[in-house]
Amino acid sequence: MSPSEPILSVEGLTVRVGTATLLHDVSFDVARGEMLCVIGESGAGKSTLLKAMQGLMPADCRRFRFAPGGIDVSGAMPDQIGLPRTRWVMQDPLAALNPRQTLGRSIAESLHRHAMTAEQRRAATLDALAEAELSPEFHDLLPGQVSLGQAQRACLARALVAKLELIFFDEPLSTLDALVQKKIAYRMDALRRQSGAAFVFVTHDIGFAEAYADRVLVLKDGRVEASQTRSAFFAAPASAYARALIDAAETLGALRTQEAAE
Ligand SMILES: Nc1ncnc2c1ncn2[C@@H]1O[C@H](COP(=O)(O)OP(=O)(O)OP(=O)(O)O)[C@@H](O)[C@H]1O
Repeated sequence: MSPSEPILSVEGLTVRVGTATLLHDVSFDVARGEMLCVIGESGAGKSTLLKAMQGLMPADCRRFRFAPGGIDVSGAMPDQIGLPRTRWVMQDPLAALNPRQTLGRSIAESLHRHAMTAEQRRAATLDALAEAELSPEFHDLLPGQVSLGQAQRACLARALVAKLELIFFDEPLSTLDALVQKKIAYRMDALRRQSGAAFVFVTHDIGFAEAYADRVLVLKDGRVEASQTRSAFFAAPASAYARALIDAAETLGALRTQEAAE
């Protein structure tokens, strides 16, 4: 794969459970280093798409190409082990972290494939905490001893520390309050640019996509409604449904402003 080719290219992904088809012939590419936002209303198939990438759903795919540095698993859909050399940041950080393990230990585990001394591992873990704007004291705290926002920052540090090229996010900001959401979103974007990793980011938040996406993939009833660059999507969405999603977000924003004024 040349550097200009996508890190992940999925063509014709279909997921069936019993007689139900949850994803119909879904295709998308993720370019190296880009932020792909996957949006759509509840039940559209966003989590199913991520689960298929984790090997947790029975999926058929016409063409599947994934080739992060040094390995090439093109042709093989993820099995139960999931895509190698990727990381995941989930919605609920407390469910994602081992409650009996310090944040430092959870982050260090992400380095298990790296040949490092204990000191090097600790230094890399402290660097990752600092990148996620957590001070060294967080190294020895348990998930139950920190706020939700701090726990999600630790998950972000854990995903980034291994310096991999593709990270999946499943609504990682949705359990956090608005101010913390904003801060973490900004930090995440800065870290993405710095690390060069590509992010596949499932979100309900059109404002997030408008601020940070390079490309937008809209799903509806398990089908692709739009797959566009951010600027094309917001200037001329590919379908009436995609337009309605943007308009609904604007209406909600206006409602919020109106409420604040009252
Ligand atoms: N294991 C399953 N078996 C059968 N149907 C399923 C299964 N998992 C999900 N579904 C159905 O597939 C559809 C898509 O669900 P999915 O969770 O992917 O939506 P989503 O876009 O992530 O929604 P949300 O934003 O609410 O998380 C829904 O109608 C859901 O009920």
